[in-house]
Amino acid sequence: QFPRECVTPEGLRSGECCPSPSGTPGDGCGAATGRGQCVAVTADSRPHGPQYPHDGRDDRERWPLRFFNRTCQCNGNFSGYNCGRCRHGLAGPNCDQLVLVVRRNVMQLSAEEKRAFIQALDQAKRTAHPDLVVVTRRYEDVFGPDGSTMQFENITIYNYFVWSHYYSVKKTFLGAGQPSFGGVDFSHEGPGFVTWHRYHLLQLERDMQDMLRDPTFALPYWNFAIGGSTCDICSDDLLGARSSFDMSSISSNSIFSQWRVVCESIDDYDTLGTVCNSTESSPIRRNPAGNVARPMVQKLPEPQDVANCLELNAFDTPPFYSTSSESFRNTIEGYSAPQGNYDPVIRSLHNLAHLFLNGTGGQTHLSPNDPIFVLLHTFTDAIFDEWLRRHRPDLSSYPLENTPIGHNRQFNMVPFWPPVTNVEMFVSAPESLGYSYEAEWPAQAFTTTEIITMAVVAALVAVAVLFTVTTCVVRARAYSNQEARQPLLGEQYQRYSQEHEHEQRQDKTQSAV
Ligand SMILES: O=C(O)c1cc2cc(O)c(O)cc2[nH]1
Repeated sequence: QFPRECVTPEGLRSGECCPSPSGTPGDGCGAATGRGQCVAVTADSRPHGPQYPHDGRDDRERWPLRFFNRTCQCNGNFSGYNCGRCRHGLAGPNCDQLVLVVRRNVMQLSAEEKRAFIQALDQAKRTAHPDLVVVTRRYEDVFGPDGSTMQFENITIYNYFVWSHYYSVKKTFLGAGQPSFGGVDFSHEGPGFVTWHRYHLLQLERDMQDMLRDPTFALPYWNFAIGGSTCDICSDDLLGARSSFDMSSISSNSIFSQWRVVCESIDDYDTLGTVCNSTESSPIRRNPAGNVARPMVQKLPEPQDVANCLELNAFDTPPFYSTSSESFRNTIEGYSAPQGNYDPVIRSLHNLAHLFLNGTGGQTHLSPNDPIFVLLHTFTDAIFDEWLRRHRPDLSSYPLENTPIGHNRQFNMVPFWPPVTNVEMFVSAPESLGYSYEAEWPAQAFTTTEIITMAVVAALVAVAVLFTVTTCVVRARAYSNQEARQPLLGEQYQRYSQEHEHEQRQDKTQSAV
């Protein structure tokens, strides 16, 4: 959300958030060293789709203009809220050294690498975010009851990751006593699903690199497309086994049994018009494959589902929503069948993996509280990156307007700061964002039409071969019959001609006599 130094009453009233990387007054955005300058925020004003009919009622519209209208614009390879750091994929004092971190399959990490990753997550759950604070009220209440008690809170690195997801999916408050509007989602059910979650992960990865002072730290992924009803990463050396005492709890041998969730009280937020804060409440709930009421979500996606969705050519299709058909985005998100056809009863791929977890990880306002979320989304992002590699789409493949609110190509993603648009994440990760995936992708199985075509071709070839062989055999037989008869005929002919010659010679002799 916002840098701590910007959320003072004066800062918010001025609408300007241009801190200095050196802390020197007058050096906003590191202007003195040529790093950047303070400029007006650009916020997309193209029309959004018809799903959201409450324009003007939500702080997240035309993000982040309700809070700030001036921000740092960084030069060249510099980046960050004060231009004090490098763009993703670059490092060094001048941000001119290329860096590439490799995200790997969590199951293929060594025991020591697994331990270090779990330990790093736990440290992120306990370490205050060094720069950012979160808002705990709507803008109209943000100056507090006395007009100067700012309604922002410190939050830990991991809880910020959870909070930002909650803030992007929360309902629109329409007033006390009125039901909040739930048909709004700034990070799901639209083309921004893949770009939003990509940036969400990048931010966590960067925060953890800083926390660990290890620029090579990379988030691993969970290949959830393994079919069956076993959560293979739910073991105590990874994300926590099932408790022996409670089907929906995590084993006490796992550090995650001690984690407590944030953003649980959505009914309170939605009726009081407040916003989730940094308060932790209940333990994580998880019961993989245990949703007896929905047998369809008791099994993980199949490898073939990934192969099928990677074949889809269109990034997204009208209405750019959870009802889109033949859309790669709606298919990887999991509202369409893996082959791309939209079916309201289907849950596949990413959605299916969430629902399979059957607990904290299956509810949008809470799901990142279960750290499986991180690994589930790195895998989803790996599929997105593989799709970009295979299809090499033009930026214009990402819809410019009429997508659900928040999802237009140039819309700043909510609630990130400094402003970052969807299209900035619609790029190849190894080429532009400084990370890559070590992954193997399942081969495409043949479609029914392809199988029928191949069977017909095979049958035609077989007929042709049979015909050729038969013809050859018949000819060979005929030839060998001919060969067999010819010496007889020849002999006969020879004998006949010799006899005939002999007779003729005798005739001649007799007539001479
Ligand atoms: O019901 C769904 O399809 C569903 C649940 C769920 C939870 C979550 O955190 C998501 O990010 C997506 C999602 N979809």
